[in-house]
Amino acid sequence: MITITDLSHGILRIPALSIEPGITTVFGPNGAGKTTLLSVTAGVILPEAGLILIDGSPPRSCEIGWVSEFPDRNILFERVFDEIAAPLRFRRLPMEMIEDRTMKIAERLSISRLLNRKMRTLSGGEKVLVALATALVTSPLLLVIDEADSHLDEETAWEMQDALRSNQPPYVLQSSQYQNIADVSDDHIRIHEGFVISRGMNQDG
Ligand SMILES: Nc1ncnc2c1ncn2[C@@H]1O[C@H](COP(=O)(O)OP(=O)(O)OP(=O)(O)O)[C@@H](O)[C@H]1O
Repeated sequence: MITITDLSHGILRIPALSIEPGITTVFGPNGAGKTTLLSVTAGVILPEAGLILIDGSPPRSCEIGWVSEFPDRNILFERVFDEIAAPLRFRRLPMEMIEDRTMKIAERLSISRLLNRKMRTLSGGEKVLVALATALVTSPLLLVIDEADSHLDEETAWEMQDALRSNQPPYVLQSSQYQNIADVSDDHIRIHEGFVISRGMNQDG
């Protein structure tokens, strides 16, 4: 379980929040604090006050994948294969392991055909799937997706959800502009002006 206790950071004020494994969608108007909540939960920023634990460990001790709102801006390499393999290369894993894991995640996301393409030639939706593969290749405990679907048409956004469902890490925390995507998540958290105003957990959750 992810537990958030006495969190205060910028606009965010969350006395207590727990998130079960599964896909959780964070909802709220512009400026509500969605990205801030995702960032502190992922350990990208340390909260001004409060405690966040993921299965009992602080976020910075956990393997975390991040797909940003603008995957285009975070591209490091020219070739798709190298982009997806990058997190493994940074960890200096053996070459065979890097190849194997990169091919497997591409296969699981049905993007093997893109592996030899140049990143700049991909469509917006394909770039998001590559960003998803790059975030998943290290088998993270938590995958964070910050409005990566906000520049996708709804059909492509659903494709991303399908890819996510079938390659799901233990925890997925995403913000999305599509209400019906939140509705099919395991849980959703609605925030407004930094406060959690409702939860949409399944009745038996
Ligand atoms: N580094 C920062 N310094 C000061 N204010 C910030 C900083 N980051 C975010 N904010 C402010 O905190 C509030 C919440 O921002 P946040 O990006 O978390 O909202 P959001 O719900 O993700 O919004 P959007 O849907 O527009 O992306 C906003 O008013 C924003 O201007």
